[in-house]
Amino acid sequence: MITVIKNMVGYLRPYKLLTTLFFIGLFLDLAFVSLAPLSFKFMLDNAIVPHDYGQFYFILTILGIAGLIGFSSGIMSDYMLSKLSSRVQKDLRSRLFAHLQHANIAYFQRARASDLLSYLTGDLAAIDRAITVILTTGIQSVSVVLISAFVLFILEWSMAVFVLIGALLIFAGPYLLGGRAQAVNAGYKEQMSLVSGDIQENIKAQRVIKGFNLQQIMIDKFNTRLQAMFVIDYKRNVINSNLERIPMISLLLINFTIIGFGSYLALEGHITVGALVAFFTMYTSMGNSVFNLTFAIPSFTDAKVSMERIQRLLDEQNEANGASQLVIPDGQQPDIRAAGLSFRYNDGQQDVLKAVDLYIPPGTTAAFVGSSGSGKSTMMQLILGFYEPGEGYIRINGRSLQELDKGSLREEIGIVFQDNFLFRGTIMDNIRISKPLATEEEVVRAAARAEIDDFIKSLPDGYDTEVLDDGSNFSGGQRQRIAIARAILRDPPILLLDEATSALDPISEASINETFRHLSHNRTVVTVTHRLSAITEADGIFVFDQGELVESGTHKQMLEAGGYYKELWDKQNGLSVSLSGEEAEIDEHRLSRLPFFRDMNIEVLSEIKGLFNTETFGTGDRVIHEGEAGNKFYIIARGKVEISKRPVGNAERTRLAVLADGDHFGEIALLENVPRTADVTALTECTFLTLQRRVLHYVLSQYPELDSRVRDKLKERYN
Ligand SMILES: Nc1ncnc2c1ncn2[C@@H]1O[C@H](COP(=O)(O)OP(=O)(O)OP(=O)(O)O)[C@@H](O)[C@H]1O
Repeated sequence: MITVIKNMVGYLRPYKLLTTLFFIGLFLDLAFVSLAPLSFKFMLDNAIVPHDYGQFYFILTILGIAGLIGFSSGIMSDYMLSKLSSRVQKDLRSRLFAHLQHANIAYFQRARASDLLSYLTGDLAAIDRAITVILTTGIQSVSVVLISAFVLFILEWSMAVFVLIGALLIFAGPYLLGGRAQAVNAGYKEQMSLVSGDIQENIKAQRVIKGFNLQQIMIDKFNTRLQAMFVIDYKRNVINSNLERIPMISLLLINFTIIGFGSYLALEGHITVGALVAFFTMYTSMGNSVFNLTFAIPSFTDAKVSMERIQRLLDEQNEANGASQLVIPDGQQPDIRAAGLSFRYNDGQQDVLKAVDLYIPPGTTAAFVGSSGSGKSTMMQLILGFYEPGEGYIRINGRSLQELDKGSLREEIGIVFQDNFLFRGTIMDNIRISKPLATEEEVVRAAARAEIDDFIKSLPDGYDTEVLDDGSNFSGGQRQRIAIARAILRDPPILLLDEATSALDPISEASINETFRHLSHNRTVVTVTHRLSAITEADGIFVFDQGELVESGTHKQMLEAGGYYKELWDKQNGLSVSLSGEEAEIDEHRLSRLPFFRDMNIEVLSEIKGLFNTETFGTGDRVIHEGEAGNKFYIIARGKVEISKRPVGNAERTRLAVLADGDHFGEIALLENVPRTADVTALTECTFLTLQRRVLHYVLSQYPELDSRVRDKLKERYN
């Protein structure tokens, strides 16, 4: 209770005048409420018993005037209280939201969105309730109890002692149950945010849920969650009603004692009838107040839990920030250097970047490439200052990121991600968000450079067209171009492109890559991609493998060197996809690099390459189901897939690998009767080249020796 009151005083501190006015109103109101019962004594003893009309009118007038003052003061305090509680709500909400804006990015990965929402809604509402209860029922009841207790002692001390002992009994129950009530309330809030988290996730995942026919699994999972919530909700209701019920029983006991003992004292002539009536009336009003207080106890417990939850969020560390500003003069292009850079996301995790040294000269275009999970995106996030390196440093224009103010760093950067969030609002607002003071002309110019201006102007509402939820009223390519316009509105000296085109269809990809080529003049550009054909012209290519920078140089240099880059290149080279993405081809030389076709006669491979079909899948589509009988082999001509397995008895899938352009899977199906050993799901739009077992074996049957060699090689891989 002390913590709640202490916090509340802190919340009210900025509003001294409002709070003072509130208290003046409140005290005048409750002075009337608590002293009014005394009028019975005066009325009975001074007016009714002696039949004194003068006293009768006098007491009535005083009572009327006091009532009027009390009533108007009550209205004033209500008004002040409404204002105070709304202000406190607004302050807390704004403080929490501002805190979130500066929280470490890792926090958003740990925290559930539903938790954050419940802080800003449910918890603040609980605090609001407690403030209202403390400032009204709380203060009113405590004051009435104190004033009444004082008057009761004056009227008849022996009866007052009974009342006091009873009052202590009233609070004993809530005191003993308090700890448990608090734990149950905290558990309930936790369950509540899990439930809203499930609902949010479910709404977002509807396409996947329907696509994989997961409705029943989702219903069962949700019902299990509801069952856990039901149990804790039931406990919470029981404990809250006990908190209210126990004091009521104590109150009845005191009533009984006072009626008996008081009447005995009056019978014995120790007190007047007026004093007995006044005592009982006063005591009833005090009892009501005590009763009100006990009703307020659950809101205290609730608010205490909410205050602790909110405090945990406010204690969350802000993003680390240096003091010095990065200023890159107009027309200058910065360089980027990393030295001895090591990083891991969590303690206990292996380093995902290991002693990386690299240098990107001013005004050049650099590309980070490597297989999935090799650390390319992590490197990009470190350049953005989203995380602090474990060891080593990154310097931009010679300035270490650790000493820089992150805001000033990001002012100099334009970034385009694979998925760019479009906010609700107009296209104009969405582009302007990166430079709020930009004029309309500047926005239009940026859109023109992102080659989306013509399209926007062709819309009936032009730049005032509303962007629907998540930009769903635009195609992937259009969304991406709006994001590019946003990034270049600042005309940043550094442009970061993180898989910026990999989710797009081949036509959009080609044309956006062209746009990037134009934009890269006079800027330092860093691009992360797994599609090597897009970066052959980069000034420097940095190849990552399992967190290490294993090779760097130009495309030409590294092809000549014949190292890991050449291996990656060979995997993607020899595959082509039509601009529509509907047709793909593979050449016989690329086929000969597949382990089971290795060193096979090139003429036979020319025949086999014609047997491949093209198949396309959308994001989230299941390509292969674990356990089904497979009959096809897949080569990824374009796109990214996840290989996953559902361990027995576990509803959550485990990711085994991510494969992308040039990778292949499912070759075991080229052997007879082998069920699929994992699920394969498309992570982006995918174009595959597929080869049917039947067809392959029909061709190979003409070359018995080759046929058995392929089978042997496949068996070797399977075993
Ligand atoms: N937020 C995170 N928390 C913990 N580990 C992470 C996090 N993000 C990435 N990782 C891990 O760090 C490693 C490098 O990931 P990163 O995303 O940098 O690879 P990448 O080369 O960009 O892969 P992709 O091409 O699939 O995006 C991976 O093993 C990945 O699982």
